Amino acid sequence: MGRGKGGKRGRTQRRDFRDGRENVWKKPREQGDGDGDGDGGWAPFVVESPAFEEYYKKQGIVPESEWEQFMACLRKSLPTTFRINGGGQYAECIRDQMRRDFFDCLKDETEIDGEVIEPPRTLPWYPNDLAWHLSFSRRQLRKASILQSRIHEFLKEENELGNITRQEAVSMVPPLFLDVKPNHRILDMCAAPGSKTFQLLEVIHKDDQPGALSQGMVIANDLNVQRCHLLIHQTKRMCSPNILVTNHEAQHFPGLKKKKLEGRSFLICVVRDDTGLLFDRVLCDVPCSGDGTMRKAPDLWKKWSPGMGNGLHCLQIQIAMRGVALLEVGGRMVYSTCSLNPIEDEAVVGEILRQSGGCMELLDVSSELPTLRRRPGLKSWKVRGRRRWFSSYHEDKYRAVLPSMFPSGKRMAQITREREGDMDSGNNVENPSEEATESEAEVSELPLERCMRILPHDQDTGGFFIAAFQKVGPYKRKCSYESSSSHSCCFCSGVSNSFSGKKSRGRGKAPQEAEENVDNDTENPEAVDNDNEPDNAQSAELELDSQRENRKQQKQGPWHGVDPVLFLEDDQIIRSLASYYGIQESLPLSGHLVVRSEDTSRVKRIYYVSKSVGDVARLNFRSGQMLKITSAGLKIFERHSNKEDASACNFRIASEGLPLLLPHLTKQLLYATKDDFKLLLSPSAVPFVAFKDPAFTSAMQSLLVGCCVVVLKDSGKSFMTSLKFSISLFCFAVGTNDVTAVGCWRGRTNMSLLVPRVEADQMLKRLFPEEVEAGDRTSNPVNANEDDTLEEQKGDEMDEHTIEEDEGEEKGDEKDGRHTLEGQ
Ligand SMILES: C[S@@+](CC[C@H](N)C(=O)[O-])C[C@H]1O[C@@H](n2cnc3c(N)ncnc32)[C@H](O)[C@@H]1O
Repeated sequence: MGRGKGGKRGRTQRRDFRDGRENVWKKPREQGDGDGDGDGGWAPFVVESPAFEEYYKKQGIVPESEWEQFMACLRKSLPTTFRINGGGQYAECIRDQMRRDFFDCLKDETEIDGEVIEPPRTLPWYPNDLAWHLSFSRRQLRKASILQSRIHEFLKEENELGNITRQEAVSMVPPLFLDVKPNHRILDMCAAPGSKTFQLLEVIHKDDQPGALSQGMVIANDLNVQRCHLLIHQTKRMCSPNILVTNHEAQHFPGLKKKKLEGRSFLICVVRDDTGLLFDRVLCDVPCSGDGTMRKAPDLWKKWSPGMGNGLHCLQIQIAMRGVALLEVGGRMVYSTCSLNPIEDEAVVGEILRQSGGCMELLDVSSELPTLRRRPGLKSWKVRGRRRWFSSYHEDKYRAVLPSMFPSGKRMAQITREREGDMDSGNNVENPSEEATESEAEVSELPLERCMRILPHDQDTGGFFIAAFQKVGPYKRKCSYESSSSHSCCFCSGVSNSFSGKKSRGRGKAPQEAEENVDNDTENPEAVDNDNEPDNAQSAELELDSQRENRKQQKQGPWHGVDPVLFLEDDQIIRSLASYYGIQESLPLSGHLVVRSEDTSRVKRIYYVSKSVGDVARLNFRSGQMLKITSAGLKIFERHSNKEDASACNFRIASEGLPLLLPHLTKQLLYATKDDFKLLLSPSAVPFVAFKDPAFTSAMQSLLVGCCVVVLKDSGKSFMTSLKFSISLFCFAVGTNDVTAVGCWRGRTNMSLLVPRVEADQMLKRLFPEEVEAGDRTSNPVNANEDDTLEEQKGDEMDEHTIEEDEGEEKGDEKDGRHTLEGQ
């Protein structure tokens, strides 16, 4: 966790992070508020789009009587919503304290600048009142000093400390319909930046008992490597050994079917290796045009075109069908988009049902989350080509749009047969008159009303679409309703090339089956290369172009340039860790410690993986290392050469690994009073003689020279009585006992902290607010009022993490230890 690791690479990555991630607390300079106040000297966004209005009026997603209300809501900026992280008593205590300390004083409506502001409220459909809605816009926050000083600061700090996650209300919904249980294996196919992954991990760990590990697991995947690192940073706050982050095209996510056995002892595997890797739950939160997010991304008004959705339709089907293949029979899959467009929503759901040939059932979840307002999915919609509308595939004589976009979703072969039939009967639908007569609108026979569309004006949110499926039988690639059509499952990817305005000769990749490891380069006779009406939206084009580029690299096979995940089998290291820290057998080490370098003498970091993640890593080896693993489990130890005692353990405890390790430690452990703990948090190393409690000093002197852990005495009890005292990144929940502890270095004559200065400062502020407030505020970035300061820090943390994860063992830096021991 060292910072200031500088170097060229660090700077570049820092910039990449800033560019790539959502800045949730700060208004980008080039943007207005979206609330039309135009402050800061920047012109407000134009929140008009005739194309958008024409499109959605025609689609009938909103009753005519509500149109004005819908549009007015879309033009307003989005309220602030957030979730309290974690579950159980810890999160509930934060909630109650937050209510008491911050929101009770705002129980009544407030008036700012003549505008009536609703008091903060919980989101009624989110379990245990753990999600909140604040109606203040940024402008209002700035103008109202009480809100500014209390709520805004509070949210910034809690977000920074990892206690809350700012998340759009509607984005919290899909994991709630996934019905996750703690023992589930879950695949989050398009996971970055990771807010939903975080929710999934919370459920996985919801019933964790002190010292016991959950059996579940989340594989969080994203195509974009930068966003994968953002995902790692987000989920690191959960301190979970049950997560694996991978970097694949979701539509080609490897099935890990055993390929060949390798002669290594740890390859004896009990995972379901006949079927490869299957999941109990799959979340398909696919890339989409995102027009449901216009309230927070008002630049979309200007860019919007129907082509954005049309261009992503195929990719969305492919990703979802890969999800179907990877789902266990009996398992649940949720498909979601933040788009209102039926082409990305109901049309994709319809195609999933058709392609899965009866193995997927669209669930009626109307009784789940009854207080969430939603609208039933559409049964009928129209398709917009570049030049005209189509009510039915009959009208599409140039094959300018895809059959799967229509409610009937008829296959090309069916269409051809029907057209031939029409020709034979003299009813010539191919009559090349310019204006095709408008057919009757198609109505889907599928139960698409079971899908859910959340409209912004229903509960002051963004727009969202969700469909929940259950797998009721094995997936066979051929669609039962039209098994004669060999290409029926895979024509999309070839066609999508025509949407990006590039010529393609109809070769497309089918979504893989779980049984396969190798991509199926399926001949696609019906892929259309049609220059007549290429509906090509720029954004979709870029998306597909970048994915094609990526696909070139995504040849299946062992990943080169990515360090493998290897089990640490060096008994000497394992024994030395266990004996130095007195790690009890309740935390098994063998088979749970992984490294990213084959040369154990050069191992810099050791990660802890749950049994479930370990099983996947073993299966990955058996199948020829198909998975491109960006991060596995939880960093638990870091190399730290002990110059004072060469025979001692060469690994210190990583701060994120401490919550996992602490309940099992019996050695190198100390308990400090509040006064001594405060002393320990000071910027420089503390001589033994400076500590006040003689028992603490003597216990300290009896420790071996090297890494140790200092626990704040009675920190569990104090949690219940004071929020300020207890909410902290370092104050983690172990069942119902919340403990404050830090990693330290016991030198020959002094003790120093093994956490970065900025984190120590945050902790000081949490534990001793009165003293810190009286001290130098400017030296403590948590107190700084400038958003920039916080963003700077956050960026650095991410940057640091990237280097660790990205550079692998060979390039891991020795400076890390020295830097964090700056006081020594
Ligand atoms: C809607 S966002 C996901 C949001 C995320 N589920 C969350 O809650 O934080 C879509 C994500 O899909 C990723 N993506 C785009 N194409 C992909 C593909 N072919 N395979 C996997 N991920 C993809 C993007 O990088 C982006 O991070």
